[in-house]
Amino acid sequence: APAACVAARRARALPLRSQLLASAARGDSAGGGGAGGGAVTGLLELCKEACDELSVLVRLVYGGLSASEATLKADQSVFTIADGLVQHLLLTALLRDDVLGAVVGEEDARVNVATRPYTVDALNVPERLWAPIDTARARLAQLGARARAQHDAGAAPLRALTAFVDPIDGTREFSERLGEMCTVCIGLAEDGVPVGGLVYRPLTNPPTWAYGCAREGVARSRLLSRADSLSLATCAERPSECAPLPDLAECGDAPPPAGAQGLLASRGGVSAFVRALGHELPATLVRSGGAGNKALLLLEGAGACYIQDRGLFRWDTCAAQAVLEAHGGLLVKLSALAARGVAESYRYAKVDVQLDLEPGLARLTLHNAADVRSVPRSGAGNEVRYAQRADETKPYANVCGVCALAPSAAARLDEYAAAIGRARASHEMEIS
Ligand SMILES: O=P(O)(O)O[C@H]1[C@H](O)[C@@H](O)[C@H](OP(=O)(O)O)[C@@H](OP(=O)(O)O)[C@H]1O
Ligand SMILES: [Mg+2]
Repeated sequence: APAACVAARRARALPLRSQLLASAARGDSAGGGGAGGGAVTGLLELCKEACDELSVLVRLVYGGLSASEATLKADQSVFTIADGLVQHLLLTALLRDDVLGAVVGEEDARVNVATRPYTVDALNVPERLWAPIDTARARLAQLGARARAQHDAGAAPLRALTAFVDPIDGTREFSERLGEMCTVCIGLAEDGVPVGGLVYRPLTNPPTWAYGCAREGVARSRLLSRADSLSLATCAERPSECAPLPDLAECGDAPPPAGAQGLLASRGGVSAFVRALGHELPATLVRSGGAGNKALLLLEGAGACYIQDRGLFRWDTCAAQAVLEAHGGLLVKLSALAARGVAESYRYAKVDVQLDLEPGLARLTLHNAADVRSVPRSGAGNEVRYAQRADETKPYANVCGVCALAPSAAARLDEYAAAIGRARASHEMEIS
């Protein structure tokens, strides 16, 4: 049903959609400013060009994706050859750790695109992709050479940067034919702080993206109109392929007043706390896939706030945070906002052990636990176990939850903190 829904929506919506996109495409940077830039911006420009190139390949993979090109990872999340190929091409050609200080990627697949037949772990890459992979690799190598030239000239202090890469954020959506919700996320951190980022949707037509570096005064984007953004955000929530745009009020018995701003949340489970927050703000609940996509939805006005109390990783949020901050928004730990009303960032560094554990706060899950044997079996009396030590969680799990605000809402951080406080007074946050 979701695939049919999206196909039908595309067929109906294309004329208006392409008009809007064409008008957005006429001016890159439509949603942002900043003519200047420095070392970080220079690298982000190369990353954006790399994504332009990779989007061709991603589109080809997506167009013909078959079950034999995907598998499940140990934590039962989906992995496709697109995840492996995009990360491999980015890390071997452009974001090399002999140019940057360090690189952290979501995937650890073994990718062979040197000798045909090409493979990603045990998955065979279909022959129709071999030549496009070669093309992408050659183009990214040229971009990599430009990055290295910047580095060698000493003009660009790239060694200070750690890149966090999510090659396909929203792999579930990729595999469920909701590819417009997928993003390539490239975040750049320095001294643990996200300083630059690119969030890029390769499967909207044309691709949509935002990048920025606050300290270099750069915030550029090509985004969807608010109407198209809302349509994209909620397409999976439509009850049938013929339904009109859905009623976005999902807050239960008493829908928030007209004009209430959107609260972006997961397509997966939404906790009672998140629903209660919708009532407290008040806000309409807008459920959509992917952390990177939700950062772009905030910039597009589909929502004012994004709450996630479970299951993200640093590669999901590094780019999103930098991009939001460059555009005047923010992304912070939900826990610190809830407990102390303060905006506190996760620390982004290449590490072996979690840097941000708050003992007793995060539930151990198959997703975040360093050792899945520490996770209570589901159904076993609904037992919940909370992480007490940093080494009980995966190093890059965001175990403090996430709250992000659109540029238009950032000045109202206090109001959001107060509403979060009221919501958690009645419903426990389910941070994991
Ligand atoms: O696809 P990867 O790279 O693993 O990234 C995650 C996203 O960043 C999360 O935002 C997803 O949760 P939601 O899409 O439900 O917000 C999460 O979705 P899931 O828990 O439904 O699989 C993942 O898509
Ligand atoms: Mg992700």
